[in-house]
Amino acid sequence: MSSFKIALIQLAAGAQKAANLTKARTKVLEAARNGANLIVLPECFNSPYGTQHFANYAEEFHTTVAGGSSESTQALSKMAQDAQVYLIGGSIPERSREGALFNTCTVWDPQGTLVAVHRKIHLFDVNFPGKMVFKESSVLEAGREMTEFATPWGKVGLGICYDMRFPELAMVAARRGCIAMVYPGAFNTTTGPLHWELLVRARAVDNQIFVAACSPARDPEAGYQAWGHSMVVDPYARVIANMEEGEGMVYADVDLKLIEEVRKAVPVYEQRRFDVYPDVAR
Ligand SMILES: NC(=O)CC(=O)C(=O)O
Repeated sequence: MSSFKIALIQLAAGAQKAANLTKARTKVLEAARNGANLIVLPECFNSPYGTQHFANYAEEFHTTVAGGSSESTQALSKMAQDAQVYLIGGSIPERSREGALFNTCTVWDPQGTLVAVHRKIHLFDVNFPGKMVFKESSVLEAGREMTEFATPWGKVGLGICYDMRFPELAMVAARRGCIAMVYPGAFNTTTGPLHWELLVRARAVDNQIFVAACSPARDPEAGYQAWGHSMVVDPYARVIANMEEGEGMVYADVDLKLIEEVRKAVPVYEQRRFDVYPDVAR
């Protein structure tokens, strides 16, 4: 199968978890009716985003239980099954059995089975004096593993938001054969205009793969002002679908022939000089 349709759902999450889950379900079913095969929700789609919120919204779930074992994972499993799609469930605050908190993405197949779990590896600790300070590591633990999952179209790699800033993750995933990287991500009105599109396109051009980044919508009342601008970029680093900051959805046809085409035209995969920079060799 050489193409599929991806949908990014840009939602604003409010304080009510149940309402956030209902809204996500409505949009996932709508995207599926419109022909999407792989649907992506944003980072922290079931809760507001912020260090003060993670513990209140965190859920413990078992990664081996088909159908999900917590409120949000059960809802995600059912969404995927009812919509008959692959569903990348943005991220949710997770509490491990030992009590540690993680920012975690779950992925569901069309049978509603959990096929991947990615815990955000690089925590968002930044300091823009006078503008914004954020320290996810004050409450969250960092994930320790790269994550990819199989689809009928090829392997897809996962990262969450700040993970996008680390080219190594996408580079290794692409070298392992991933056709796309997907990042649920909540940049903000300080870092978004500076780096969001630049990073999405950079990960695509470096690796000659598709890259999709799915943001929460901006809620003017929220403590954290999400950047929005969810987008899909092709292996030439062309933006093939994008939106502004409000709630909505974008679709893109992912034509896998483009990967082969760009790799023939610009064969960097065969031209790398690991003899010159052995530090980054396989
Ligand atoms: N919220 C994040 O994890 C990352 C972010 O906003 C940024 O890198 O900028």
